[in-house]
Amino acid sequence: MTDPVPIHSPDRQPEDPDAALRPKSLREFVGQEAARDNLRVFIEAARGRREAMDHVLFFGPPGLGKTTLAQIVAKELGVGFRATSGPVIAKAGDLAALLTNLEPNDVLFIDEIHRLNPVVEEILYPAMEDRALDIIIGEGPSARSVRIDLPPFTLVGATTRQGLLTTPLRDRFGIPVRLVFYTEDELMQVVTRGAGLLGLPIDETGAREIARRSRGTPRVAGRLMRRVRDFAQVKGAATVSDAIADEALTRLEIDSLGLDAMDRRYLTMVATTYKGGPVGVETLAAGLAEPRDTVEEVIEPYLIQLGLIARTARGRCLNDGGWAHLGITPPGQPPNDSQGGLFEEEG
Ligand SMILES: Nc1ncnc2c1ncn2[C@@H]1O[C@H](COP(=O)(O)OP(=O)(O)OP(=O)(O)O)[C@@H](O)[C@H]1O
Ligand SMILES: [Mg+2]
Repeated sequence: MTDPVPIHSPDRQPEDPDAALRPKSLREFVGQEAARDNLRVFIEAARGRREAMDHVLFFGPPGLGKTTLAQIVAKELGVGFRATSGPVIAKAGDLAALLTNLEPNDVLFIDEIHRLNPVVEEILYPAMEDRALDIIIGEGPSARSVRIDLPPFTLVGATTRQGLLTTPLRDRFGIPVRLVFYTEDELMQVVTRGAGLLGLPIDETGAREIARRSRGTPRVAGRLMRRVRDFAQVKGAATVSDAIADEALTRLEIDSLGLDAMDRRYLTMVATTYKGGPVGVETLAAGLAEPRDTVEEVIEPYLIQLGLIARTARGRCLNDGGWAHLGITPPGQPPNDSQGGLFEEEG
């Protein structure tokens, strides 16, 4: 069974029926408590004043709920929602058309905002700051600049790479919101809620098992839930228990920490080929035959979160937990039988 896209990748995939599981209100949205609490205040204040809310930037790894929150913000503000994405806005005129068509106080959502064309980004600055567009009309000697006033609006940007945003763009967002990986308990709520929506009978042990192995990411939880559902159906299991979930996830090569085959290839490469590092990200990306972006945005953040690897100035290093998870003794250390039980593979 070779799947063209790894089942466990938090990346958005075309067949992902994300929409079905998407929470529609802040109340339904699980986790990200700090972000939610802040947003609730800003939304209420803007509503009370009947003004556009300040511009918001959501940043964090894929699948944590940036798009979902953008939609919720518009909904809770009670305003219209227009969505586009950085690479789609090719020319200044495209952005001008989007902005001039907004209703007052609408939300304009720009996904992958770090991929905006610099020319487009330049005209976004005055739009965000002064609600005005400066557009050049015509060419050559007859060219002239006109200023168009815009309706008040809220720009909601989303990015997996906050570091790639230019400083002037980043500074124009009044409300920067960092999304973090979800805890096991939060993911359990996500799984329980999702199972209800999918009509999947699941007990608490089953939900916990899926949550534990979802890489801290609701999108992954949703995807694993669907695969476990297929498995349970074929097996004729009435309810998903931890045993059913474990069997299904083990078949999908998702280990006890929720790492997939690619994560383990990464760890094994640092451990064996580079003796625990430090090794540069370019070298690792080449060795794994993955784009550097994928390594930095998708693979590494969760391994860092688990404390298995560290990013240092000289490159990536394997931490003790990484060695232990692989069940390999670091070079130069005596083999130690009494250690390593914590992350040992079952079975
Ligand atoms: N807090 C949450 N509770 C329940 N489900 C969630 C939550 N956050 C996200 N999801 C689900 O996870 C999936 C991915 O969420 P979303 O598309 O918002 O992620 P994203 O951060 O925009 O990812 P990307 O960076 O790839 O665009 C959706 O199916 C959504 O329903
Ligand atoms: Mg998104």
